[in-house]
Formats: sequence, C-alpha cells, structure tokens
Amino acid sequence: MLTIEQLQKSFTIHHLQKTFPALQNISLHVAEGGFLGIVGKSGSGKSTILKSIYRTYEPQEGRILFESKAFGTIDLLQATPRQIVYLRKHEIGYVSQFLNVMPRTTALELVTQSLLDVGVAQEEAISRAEQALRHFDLDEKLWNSYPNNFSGGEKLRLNIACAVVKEPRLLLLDEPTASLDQASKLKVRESIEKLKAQGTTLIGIFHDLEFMEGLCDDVFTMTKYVEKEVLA
Ligand SMILES: Nc1ncnc2c1ncn2[C@@H]1O[C@H](COP(=O)(O)OP(=O)(O)OP(=O)(O)O)[C@@H](O)[C@H]1O
Repeated sequence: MLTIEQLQKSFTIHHLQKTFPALQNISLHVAEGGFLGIVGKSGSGKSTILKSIYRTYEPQEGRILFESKAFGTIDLLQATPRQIVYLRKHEIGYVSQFLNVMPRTTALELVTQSLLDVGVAQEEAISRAEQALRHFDLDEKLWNSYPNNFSGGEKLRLNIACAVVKEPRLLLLDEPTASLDQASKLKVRESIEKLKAQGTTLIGIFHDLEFMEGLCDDVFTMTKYVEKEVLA
C-alpha cells in the first residue's frame, strides 16, 4: 500500500541561516491492511514522516509510493496539488492532537461536511456523523456548538471522528491519544481495531507503547540521525 524509499528531509531555519537534517535515508513498507507503528525518541523525525506522506512537508529526496484507487501507484512527492487534495479527501486520513476548526461550523456540521465532501448524500451523512460522534462519546449537548471552546479531549475525539467517518484507505495517526483519558483511549483502540478489520492500512505514532500492543503488525524504530548536526 505504501513504500517509502530513501526519504530525506531537512529544515532550514532562515534567521539562523542553518539547515538541520530531520530524516536521512528512511525506507519502509506497509502492506495493504497492515498497521505499522513508528517509535523513537522525541525529535527523531516520527511526525516528519507522517507529514511527508500527507504532503504537509516536502522532503528534498526520496519517493513515497502509494497504491491509490484513483491514480494507481503514485509518488506522493511528485503528485500535483490537485491530486493531493483529492487523496486527502478520499483516500488518506490524518489525525493529530490538533483540530482544524472551521469558523461558524458546529461539531456535527464538521463531521457531516467531511462525508459530504466525498459524495455521501446529506441524510446519510448526518446519520453517519451522529453515529461517529456518539461512538467517540462526544456529549450530545456539544454537537451543535462551535468546537473552538471544546476541551482538548473533546477536540481530539471530534478530530478522530472526522477522519475515521470517511473510512480512508490509509490512516495516519500522529499521537492521537496523547491527551485522552483511559476510557477515551479504549474507544480509539476499538475504532482502530474496527478499521483494521475492514482492511484500512494504518501508520501510527503512539508514545503509549502499551496502547500499541497487539495492534501493530510491524514496528519501525527511528534512530536520531545526528544530534542537531548542521548541514550548512
Ligand atoms: N516545521 C519545522 N521547522 C523546523 N524544524 C522542524 C519542523 N518540524 C520538525 N522540525 C525538526 O525536525 C526534527 C524532527 O521533528 P519531529 O516532530 O518529526 O520529531 P518527533 O520524533 O515526531 O518528535 P516528538 O516525539 O517529540 O513529537 C526535530 O528536530 C524538529 O525540531
């Protein structure tokens, strides 16, 4: 489903006029329906890998080959912005600890909209959105409120509902359970297990290794390339 070959990414800090390596020669593979866990020290580049797959970041070298339903095998680093927008809507989901709130959009509207975006009819979209919010225990009183005032955990559960409701083929999880209590974590785990059973391919970063136990088919361990070695 996804093969990364020799990925390299560095960041240039302009005011320091220096470039720092974040990823050096990363190669990995995730089979269709598999769950790859990424572990490693803070700052070793775990999030940078996920953000490169989602094309939030543009690595300087390497290939990220994705088996797309719409485009066949596609190198995500070479994909056009239009293709990336399509893939984000239909095939690749990304969940982090942070919610992208839209102005004057309620929680229910936000989840419904992500289904309308992929062509689900209005009535079904609302019903599936409600199911997802219920599943992730978002208090019904909040469904018609604006999420900018939600607590961290509430925002996160809404974020997960938005991504998961579309049943993407590849789901990227960037420490989505970081600020959740045990009961909410179990809900997330339940959902991940369900998605896995449905054949969704997953790549996830979790600090809580206990949470990952029994979920991952494979673990990729990041080693910090160099301690802040300056390239230029
Ligand atoms: N937008 C950015 N600009 C500059 N440097 C960045 C940027 N994003 C990440 N980095 C740097 O790249 C390195 C890898 O960061 P990354 O967030 O991928 O690590 P991580 O393994 O996910 O860390 P953590 O477990 O603490 O979240 C770090 O040294 C970080 O400071």
